[in-house]
Amino acid sequence: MSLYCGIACRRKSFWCYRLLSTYVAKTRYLFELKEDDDACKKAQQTGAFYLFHSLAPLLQKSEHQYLPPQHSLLELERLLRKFGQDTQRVEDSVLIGCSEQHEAWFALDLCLNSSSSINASLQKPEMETELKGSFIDLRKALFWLNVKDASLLSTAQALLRWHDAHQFCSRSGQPTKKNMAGSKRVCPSNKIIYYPQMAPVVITLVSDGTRCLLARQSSFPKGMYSALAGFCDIGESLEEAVRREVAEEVGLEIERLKFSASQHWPFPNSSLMIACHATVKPGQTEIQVNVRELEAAAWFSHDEVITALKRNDPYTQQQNEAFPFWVPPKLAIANQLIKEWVEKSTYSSLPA
Ligand SMILES: NC(=O)C1=CN([C@@H]2O[C@H](COP(=O)(O)OP(=O)(O)OC[C@H]3O[C@@H](n4cnc5c(N)ncnc54)[C@H](O)[C@@H]3O)[C@@H](O)[C@H]2O)C=CC1
Ligand SMILES: [Mg+2]
Repeated sequence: MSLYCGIACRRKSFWCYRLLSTYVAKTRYLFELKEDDDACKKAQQTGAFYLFHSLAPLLQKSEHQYLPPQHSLLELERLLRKFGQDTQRVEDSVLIGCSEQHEAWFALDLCLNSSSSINASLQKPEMETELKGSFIDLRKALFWLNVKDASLLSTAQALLRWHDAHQFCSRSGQPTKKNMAGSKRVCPSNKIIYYPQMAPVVITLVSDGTRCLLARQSSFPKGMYSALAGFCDIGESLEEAVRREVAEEVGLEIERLKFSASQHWPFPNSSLMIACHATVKPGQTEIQVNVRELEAAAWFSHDEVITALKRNDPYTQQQNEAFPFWVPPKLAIANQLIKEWVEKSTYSSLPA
């Protein structure tokens, strides 16, 4: 295809965006920015930046919702100077997406990777005042953000965290260098390329036909129960991982399994959550909790689950001494699994 895009965008390009559907043009544009440092640097000039501090996104409260503000490159450079940081820090930013009009979106953490001699963490309150917002822990923010912003900020946090944790080559010990978009890091001495990684995790809502099985780890917020989750082991298929995790954590054997959906989950490191529904063998419902993994597990009725789904924002509710039974927020795939189970009433119709 032509090297120059021509009328549509008047810039050098790998292909003619005019001939592509909006979605395909967007994915091709992002691909180009990941591959071509110069194109990515150019995109920063007209792009928008989302700001983080120690992996907490900057949010502004407007009416009844929280929104992540966008900053232009010029605004960002002004802010960096004001915060005593080098404007070169823009190069620490990572590409996280773009609009349909090809406005590229980037994320920058004002505290991590800081080469400035000033301890940026000391400046957080001053930064928040200047930025007219607050840096809010992403786990909490997920209760208040819309789906689009939550997904964008989750990607941004995961990528920023990955870069922060992969500054050095594990073979040579030398500092690695990120490409402009942040889609990889390269060791200058041996040319090894490191790509951001996600760990596959299976999450399964087990049902006995009338009840569903939910569990909690001691690290969960008080009162919260979720579906059974676990990292896939090397060499396992998804089916084997689900079967093993359910047996390992609650001592039950699953009979039927049905894939539901998947989700990127940024906590504590990037995971690809693969969500399934499963049923147990008839009459074999006695839970044996593996206390090394779980604090508690129990069968819950439809009515109990419906009540739990209605409890919004337990971070506010927990001020009233007792912690009622609640489930992960609507943006977590566990919530989606639980809702599906409630809506379908029973998964006895699962294929054998
Ligand atoms: N988005 C959602 O709806 C939900 C997401 N999750 C996520 O699922 C993930 C896995 O759930 P868990 O029950 O904690 O897993 P798990 O049942 O596999 O237990 C965690 C343990 O597995 C071991 N492990 C094996 N591979 C690991 C890896 N790649 N990274 C870290 N630990 C590894 C460690 O010893 C760790 O302590 C958690 O990170 C959690 O954030 C859990 C529930 C709901
Ligand atoms: Mg687990």
